[in-house]
Amino acid sequence: MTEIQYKFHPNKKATIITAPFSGGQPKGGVELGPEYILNAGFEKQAQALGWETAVVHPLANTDYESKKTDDKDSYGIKNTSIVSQCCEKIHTAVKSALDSDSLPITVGGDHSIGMATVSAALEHNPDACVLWIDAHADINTPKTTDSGNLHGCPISFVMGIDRESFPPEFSWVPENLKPNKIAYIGLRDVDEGEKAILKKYNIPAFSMYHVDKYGIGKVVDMALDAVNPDRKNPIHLSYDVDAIDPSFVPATGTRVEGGLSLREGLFIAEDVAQTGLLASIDIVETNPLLAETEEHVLDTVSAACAIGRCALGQTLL
Ligand SMILES: NC(=[NH2+])NCCC[C@H](N)C(=O)O
Ligand SMILES: [Mn+2]
Ligand SMILES: [Mn+2]
Repeated sequence: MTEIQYKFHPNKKATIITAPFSGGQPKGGVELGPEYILNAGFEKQAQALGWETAVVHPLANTDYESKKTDDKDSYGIKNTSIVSQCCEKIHTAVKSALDSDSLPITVGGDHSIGMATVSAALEHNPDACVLWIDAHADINTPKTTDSGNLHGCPISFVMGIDRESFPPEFSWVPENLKPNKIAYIGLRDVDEGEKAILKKYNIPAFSMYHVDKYGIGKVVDMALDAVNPDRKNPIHLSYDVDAIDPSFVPATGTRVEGGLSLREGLFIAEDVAQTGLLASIDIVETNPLLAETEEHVLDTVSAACAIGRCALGQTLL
């Protein structure tokens, strides 16, 4: 295979942005994701694929983890203040990477940071589209969420859905994502309120049913046809590792049976890379503390690294 030309990153510079944060959901351990992924050698792996890398830690010297609570506020959500502060820092880091022509690879941490990365990608280039790879739609609003966990809400903030239900802490979030600019792949655990939102806004969503019916190759084509029909706009790939079946990726906080095979999961990243349009990526929800065995940790961290490598151009031949 010939080497991929990255249209939006021709100089092949990448910035690994660590987001060691767990405040978007109640379980401890997901804040260790970036450390495990870096210790597994991810930066060197990126370099071996020809990328010039930097690593930045926008949450250094913060103490959000110790401020985490399990109580809902008057808006029905948890940890509003720390999620907002964390996301604002990640947002700034993603923008400054993009401004210096470097591809941001935000490594979580939980998926609440999607509000930061997606909105930054769209601020940088309003034509950008989003592929959200996940078992979950993460489009609850403070009004619809049952759990009150903000990792289930990032998309609604960036789309400005149920605006009146947002606490003022999130008023910094640019509402710059249009419903026809995001497509989902891998869905299989979508809340009733979220289903209503997906329907109302006609958001392209490919569940595991579609993956089984059409095959993953066709599903990625259909998702891109929906959000990037001329294949000319930048792609933000937001990858929640729980999209992949828990038999391959066990160490994550909201496991749902019946997911993507590891190959299907990696194919998505490979195929996005093949478009040459990848502009930014998130790899989130690796929680090493939820593993039952050492092997579970290894499987999950290896899969997270592999997603990153595939997106950065690793090919099988
Ligand atoms: N990023 C994730 N793993 N999100 C899981 C969200 C689960 C559920 N829909 C909720 O709102 O709480
Ligand atoms: Mn998920
Ligand atoms: Mn998610």
